[in-house]
Amino acid sequence: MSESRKKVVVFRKLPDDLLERIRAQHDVTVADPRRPDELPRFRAALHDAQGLIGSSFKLTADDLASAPALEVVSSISVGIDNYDLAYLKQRGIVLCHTPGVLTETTADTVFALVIATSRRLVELSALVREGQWTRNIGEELFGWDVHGKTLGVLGFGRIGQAVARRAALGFGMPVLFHDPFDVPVPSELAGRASRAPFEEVLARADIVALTLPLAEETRGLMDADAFSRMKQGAIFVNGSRGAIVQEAALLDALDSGHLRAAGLDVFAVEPLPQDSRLRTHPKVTPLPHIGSATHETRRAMAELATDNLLKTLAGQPPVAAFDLSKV
Ligand SMILES: NC(=O)C1=CN([C@@H]2O[C@H](COP(=O)(O)OP(=O)(O)OC[C@H]3O[C@@H](n4cnc5c(N)ncnc54)[C@H](OP(=O)(O)O)[C@@H]3O)[C@@H](O)[C@H]2O)C=CC1
Ligand SMILES: O=CC(=O)O
Repeated sequence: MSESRKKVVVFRKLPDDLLERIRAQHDVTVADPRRPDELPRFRAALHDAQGLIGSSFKLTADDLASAPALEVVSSISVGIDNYDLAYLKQRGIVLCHTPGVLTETTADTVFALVIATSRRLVELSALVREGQWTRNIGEELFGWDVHGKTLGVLGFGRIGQAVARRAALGFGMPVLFHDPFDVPVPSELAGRASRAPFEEVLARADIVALTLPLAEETRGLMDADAFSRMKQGAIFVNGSRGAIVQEAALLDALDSGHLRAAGLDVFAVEPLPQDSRLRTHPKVTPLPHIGSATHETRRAMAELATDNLLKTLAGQPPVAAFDLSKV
């Protein structure tokens, strides 16, 4: 066996051919820590692992501490909120992720929620399915135009800009965005998108879309005060992370009639607990965290994560490492 073979733990399902690519170079343990029956094998495999590849599992500093030989964590996601960044930085472990390849698909999902909530698509489709379409619908079931409304984008990164392009270029929506980073307005959005302070985006937008990362500064950012600053009758859409939203405050804003509707792809606890009111609330369109969930995009993410893992283990620069120097 070659000296250069390393130990890799795959903690999320990978396509067979990509698993074989990794197996051709390294010794692989496949174990899904979200399954109680596989958790002990996952934890045992960490002890001599040099590489980890997977997603949707919170890797704590304790988990990482039990992997003294770890060189790289390759996340099959762009979001890196499941990892203890300070600890990874301190240990010099490379953190890789999958920016870019999921941008357009996730923006499609966010925009689908904009349309679904405004035009009440899920609710009205259910009415047909349930056999209640017995006469023309009345105005109590009418929707709200999307075209021409002002879209607020919180987090004007890759996905935020892709959502803004759909809104401005496809639906004639003026876009207001907030981002702490001094992102220039892309040329195709010149005259159609403008930067504004957080409070102004909330106060002026008809529809607010959340597309920023979960970090200590953004946790709970959308609280009762933020929702109260939104326009009466506005719509809130979240395509980033549930913990950025104080869900009880969102429910209050929906119950009081202050907000018209919410479209949510992500929740503070996932899968959404059965007793969560967000699951059945008539004004909420909930999705099971499907932002990037198409065959093409999930494949591209798995390929990029595999490339990142193999390159790093080979001592080469990965395609996409998260810059831990910012932490
Ligand atoms: N629903 C889903 O399935 C998916 C969800 N996501 C989520 O979307 C997030 C965004 O992804 P992506 O667009 O690729 O990431 P980017 O880093 O390109 O964009 C995020 C932007 O938000 C900015 N930002 C950070 N903090 C704030 C703040 N307090 N207020 C406003 N803007 C802020 C960032 O600025 P700076 O760079 O200065 O920090 C950055 O410009 C991911 O982190 C992930 O959590 C992603 C894919 C799929
Ligand atoms: O939520 C998905 C991601 O890629 O981040």
